[in-house]
Amino acid sequence: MPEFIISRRQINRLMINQLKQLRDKIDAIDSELLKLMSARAGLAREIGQIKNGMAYRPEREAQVLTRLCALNPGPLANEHIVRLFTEIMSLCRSLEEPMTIAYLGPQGTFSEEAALKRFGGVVTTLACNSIDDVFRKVEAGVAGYGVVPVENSTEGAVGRSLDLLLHTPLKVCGEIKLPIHQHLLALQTDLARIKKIYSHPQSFSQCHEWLNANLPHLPEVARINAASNADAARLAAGDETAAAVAGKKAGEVFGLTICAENIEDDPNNTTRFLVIGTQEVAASGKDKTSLVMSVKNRPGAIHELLAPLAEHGVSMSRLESRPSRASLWEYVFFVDIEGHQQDATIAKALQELRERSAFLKILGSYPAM
Ligand SMILES: C=C(O[C@@H]1C=C(C(=O)O)C=C[C@H]1O)C(=O)O
Repeated sequence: MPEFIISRRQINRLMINQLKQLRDKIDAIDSELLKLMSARAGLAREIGQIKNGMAYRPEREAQVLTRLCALNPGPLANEHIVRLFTEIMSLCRSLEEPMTIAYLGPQGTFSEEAALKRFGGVVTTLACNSIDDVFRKVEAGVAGYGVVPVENSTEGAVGRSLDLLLHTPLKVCGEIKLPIHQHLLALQTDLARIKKIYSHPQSFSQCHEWLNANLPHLPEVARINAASNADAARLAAGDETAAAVAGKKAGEVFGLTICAENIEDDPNNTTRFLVIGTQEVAASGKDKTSLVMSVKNRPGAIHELLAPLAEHGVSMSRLESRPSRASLWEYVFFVDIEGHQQDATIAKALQELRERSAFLKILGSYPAM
């Protein structure tokens, strides 16, 4: 049998040829993508002229993403398709109208990450120094939309956001669920040298067990509260013996190294954010409605109040009570239901709720994401 001996140089040449053929194919596809993308952008601009105002349509963007995920042939995961097309829509939207998004800053917070996750990178972001300030900026029209945290899977409700929602004329236009990963960040990686840790109180409690187990030489007093995770990272960047518990982005902004990754006690730790704006969002086909209401304080009141939801077969995905602040031991209830306020059944259930409650405010209907 004849023997074929292929030299290393021949193998290299074969590989180079194969690479070139594949790269030529990618180039051809990129040319097509460029043409298609430009055509898409042109159409978006035309749509912008017809719509005249309010470029951002959350219900339409949700439908675009849902449709593409259902069509996705792989190998890209749906999560990647969502990221890719969120950026494409962000670019197309920017041709219609530039957008400013206010978020709870400073730069590097999870709120910023949530804002970019929903709006893509082609927006101007405006870091605010409090949740109040995010509301104020949107109410004053300085920003078109705002992004505020509303609840965390480990820590529960963000009270300030709920209190502000009660009084604002703004609408809830969307929700963003962001998996929260906390890291121990410092200028150096020797844990024994760390004398103090900065973080936001919420983040400290999300990593309580990890900190106790892995930094036993540090008493709890060495945990110093910061205004935000990003602020904690800023403080740790000024001190070799300090560390911060914060997200990756905050560490990058302030030049910190990751000493330990994913130190949150619950690996499914997730924060839910709300998008607030002046827009009444149309139905997408898979929506949620948020409302807040109160009842007179008497036995069985809350049960009676919620009965219309059960009678109309409306699912409630969240019920949160907050002191009303109007009088002692009076509460307001924040309720999320499945469906859009314009759906016939939801409208009927809401009407009955309104009749039974002392106060009811619909915060908004928006795509369930
Ligand atoms: C093109 C539109 O405007 C915006 C951009 C979208 C897109 O790029 O697909 C979708 C919805 C809007 O936020 C539209 O309203 O259809």
